[in-house]
Amino acid sequence: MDTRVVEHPLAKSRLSTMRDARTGSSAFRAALQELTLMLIYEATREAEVIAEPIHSPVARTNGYRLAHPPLLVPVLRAGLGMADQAHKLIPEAQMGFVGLARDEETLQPTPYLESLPADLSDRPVYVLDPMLATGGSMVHTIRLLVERGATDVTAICTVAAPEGLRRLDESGLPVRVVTASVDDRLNESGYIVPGLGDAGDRAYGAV
Ligand SMILES: O=P(O)(O)OC[C@H]1O[C@H](OP(=O)(O)OP(=O)(O)O)[C@H](O)[C@@H]1O
Ligand SMILES: O=c1cc[nH]c(=O)[nH]1
Ligand SMILES: [Mg+2]
Repeated sequence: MDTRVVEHPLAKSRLSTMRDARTGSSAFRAALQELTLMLIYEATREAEVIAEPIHSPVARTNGYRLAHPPLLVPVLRAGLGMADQAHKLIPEAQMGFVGLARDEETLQPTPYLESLPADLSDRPVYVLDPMLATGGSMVHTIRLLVERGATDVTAICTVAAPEGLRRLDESGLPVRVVTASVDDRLNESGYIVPGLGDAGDRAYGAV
């Protein structure tokens, strides 16, 4: 599985702000947005473009636009913190939504929202979720996409655990990962170590 770790100094700086337990909700959301910008920028680096003639005030030249605007799919709640920034960078993208809550005992994702286009064939999909821990939530989401014909899925995560990456790889699903860090491991409660805690709670408050 293709896994790209964005090692840029500014990405490291924003991720450090998110990891820091002293960072409050507002600053956490701001850092998540800024890091999302960098992750999307890297994720689209090789995206196919269509050239079309345009006129600058000085001369005729080529303009470019994305050949295949993606579907963006934030996984609620935490992925919502990435959605607006990703949409600003790719305004021509469409957005779908998946809502999942991980059971704290079993670590299994419980679905509560699914709002996706029926046909995703020939359309790249970017799944937005800050945390890839056991990988259960991401596998669940990508299965929903593949059922609708998706063959080109990118998981955009701020932090990934080796266990989640292994699970995604072994799933055989058509996915690549763009992340700012592959952390050390999961702890006995299924949290990423060192991680940043519960991303949804840090961005929006505990539920
Ligand atoms: O890889 P996994 O083990 O499935 O864990 C990762 C999931 O856990 C978090 O969501 P959570 O269930 O806490 O929901 P929330 O965003 O509403 O807090 C996170 O945003 C992922 O969706
Ligand atoms: O460390 C973790 C693991 C799952 N979900 C989170 O928000 N954080
Ligand atoms: Mg949470």
